[in-house]
Amino acid sequence: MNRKDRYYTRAKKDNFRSRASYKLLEIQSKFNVIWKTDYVIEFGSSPGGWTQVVQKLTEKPVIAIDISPMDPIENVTFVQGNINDPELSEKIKIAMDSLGISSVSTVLSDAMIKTSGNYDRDHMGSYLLCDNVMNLSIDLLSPGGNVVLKQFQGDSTMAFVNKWKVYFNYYKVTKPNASRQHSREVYIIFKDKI
Ligand SMILES: C[S@@+](CC[C@H](N)C(=O)[O-])C[C@H]1O[C@@H](n2cnc3c(N)ncnc32)[C@H](O)[C@@H]1O
Repeated sequence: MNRKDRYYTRAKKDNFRSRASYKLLEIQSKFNVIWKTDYVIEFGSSPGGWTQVVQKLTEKPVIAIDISPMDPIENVTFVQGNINDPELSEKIKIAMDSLGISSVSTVLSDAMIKTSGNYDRDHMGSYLLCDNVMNLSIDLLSPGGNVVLKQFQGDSTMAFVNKWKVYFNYYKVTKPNASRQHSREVYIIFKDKI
């Protein structure tokens, strides 16, 4: 794997914590998922490349969540927790209460399990993570709200999209140029929650 590709080098130069920042920048320029006054919850945030982008796109505080620790970023409330843990929803509520909000405009998830090399197993692990993100988020999103989430593509990706698209007026499955071409990751965009 060539880690030092052009996005990696660019991220170093632009002071982004990861090359993943460019995927979110690309998604934002095509799909406009975050507006200046939006509250955003971000799952799978560590080390913080997306969080740095979000923090510049919105003037509101951001809630970032990861199973691993993350170095602080200004105006970001970090919650360390596991998406698959039923107790995470309570931690999110506490973070939202501390900001005085009961809903958010955008949910992002770049969360990904540690891949094993077994496509079916990695796809199912990713599917379950995405499903839990949607279960956690659907009640927290305000009408008109947007979701961006990464999934390791596989046989059930379209079933996943079909399951959740009914809550939104728009959906799209996309692969940013900044994604490594050989990678099986895709990003699912749901927009305009009904
Ligand atoms: C590709 S990295 C995210 C990179 C990040 N978007 C960035 O720009 O720096 C995937 C993240 O998902 C997190 N993750 C994996 N499984 C998780 C889980 N069950 N709950 C919360 N976070 C998880 C990992 O710890 C990892 O930090």
